[in-house]
Amino acid sequence: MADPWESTMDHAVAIARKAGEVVRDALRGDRMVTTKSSAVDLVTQTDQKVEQLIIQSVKEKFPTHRFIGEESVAAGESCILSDSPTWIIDPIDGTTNFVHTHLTVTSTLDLQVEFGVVYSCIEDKMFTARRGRGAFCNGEPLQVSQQKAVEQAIVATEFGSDRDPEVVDKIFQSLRNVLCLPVHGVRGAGSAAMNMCLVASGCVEAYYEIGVHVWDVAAASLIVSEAGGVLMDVEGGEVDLMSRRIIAANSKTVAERLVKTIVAFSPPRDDAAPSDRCEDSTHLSARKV
Ligand SMILES: O=P([O-])([O-])O[C@@H]1[C@@H](O)[C@H](O)[C@@H](O)[C@H](O)[C@@H]1O
Ligand SMILES: [Mg+2]
Ligand SMILES: [Mg+2]
Repeated sequence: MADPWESTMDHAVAIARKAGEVVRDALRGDRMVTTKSSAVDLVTQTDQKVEQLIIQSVKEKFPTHRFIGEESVAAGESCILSDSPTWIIDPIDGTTNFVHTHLTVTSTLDLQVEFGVVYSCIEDKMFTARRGRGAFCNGEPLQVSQQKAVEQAIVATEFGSDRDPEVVDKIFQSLRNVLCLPVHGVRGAGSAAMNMCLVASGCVEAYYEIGVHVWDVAAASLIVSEAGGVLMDVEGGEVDLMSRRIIAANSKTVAERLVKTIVAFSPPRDDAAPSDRCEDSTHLSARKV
C-alpha cells in the first residue's frame, strides 16, 4: 500500500543531508559560541542557522505543519505538541562536540509518530525509521543487541548541562549504581540521538538520561522502537517525551534493571510554561572558537 508520508520523509532526509553539509562547512571555520541555561549549555550561530534552514524548507512544502525546534524554544517559542503534523527538530545534537571539533554531531528531524531521521554528518550515517516499517542506517536494516544480561552490557549516558551540585550528585549516584551492577562499560557519544542510534544498531544495550529534551530524543525514539528496542520512563512505565527522562534499551529486561538502578528526579518539563523552565536563555558574551 502506498505510504502517504513517503515524500515527506524523503524531504526530511534531503534537508537533513543539507544540514549536514552546513555543519561540516562550519567545522572548517570559526564558531561563535554563546550559552543558554548554564555556562556549559552551548549554542552557536550554526545551530540557529541550521534550524532556520530546516524550518523554512519544510514550511515551503508543508505550510500547515507546526514546529518544535530547540533554538526556537530557547528564543521563547512554545514547546507544545498540537493536532497538526509537528516537526521536532534538533539542528545540532552534540553542540559541545561541534564546538570542540569532536567527532559525533547529528541533526535530528522527527515528524511526530510518523517518522524519525538522525543524520550523523561526520560519519555520513543517515539513520531513519518510518512507523511500522523498520529502522535503517544508510538503507541497511537495524536490529538491537540480543544481550539480555545487563552484566554483559554496555550502557550509554550523558551528564547534561545542569551543574547544580544536587543534580550532579544524583547523576553520579546513578552512574555509580549502573557501573556496580556491574556492566561491561559506560559510554557517551556526546549526543543523545547518537547514543540511541547506537542502541538501535546493537552497539550498546541501553541508553538513559535525565535532563534531555524532547528534540534530543524524539526522532531516535522511533528508530530504537523500529529496531526492536524498548522505551521506558526512568521510574518504569511509558516514556513521556516531554518529561526530560528516558531509558532506551534493547529489551524490557535490561530497561527494568536500569529502572531499579537509576536515582530518579524530575527536571522542569519541556511543555511547562516558559517561566517554569530552567532554560532562561541567559545569553552570555559570545566567544570565538
Ligand atoms: O544541546 P545538544 O547538543 O543539542 O543536546 C545535548 C544532548 O544530546 C545530550 O544528551 C545532553 O546531555 C546535552 O546536555 C545536550 O542537551
Ligand atoms: Mg540535542
Ligand atoms: Mg541541539
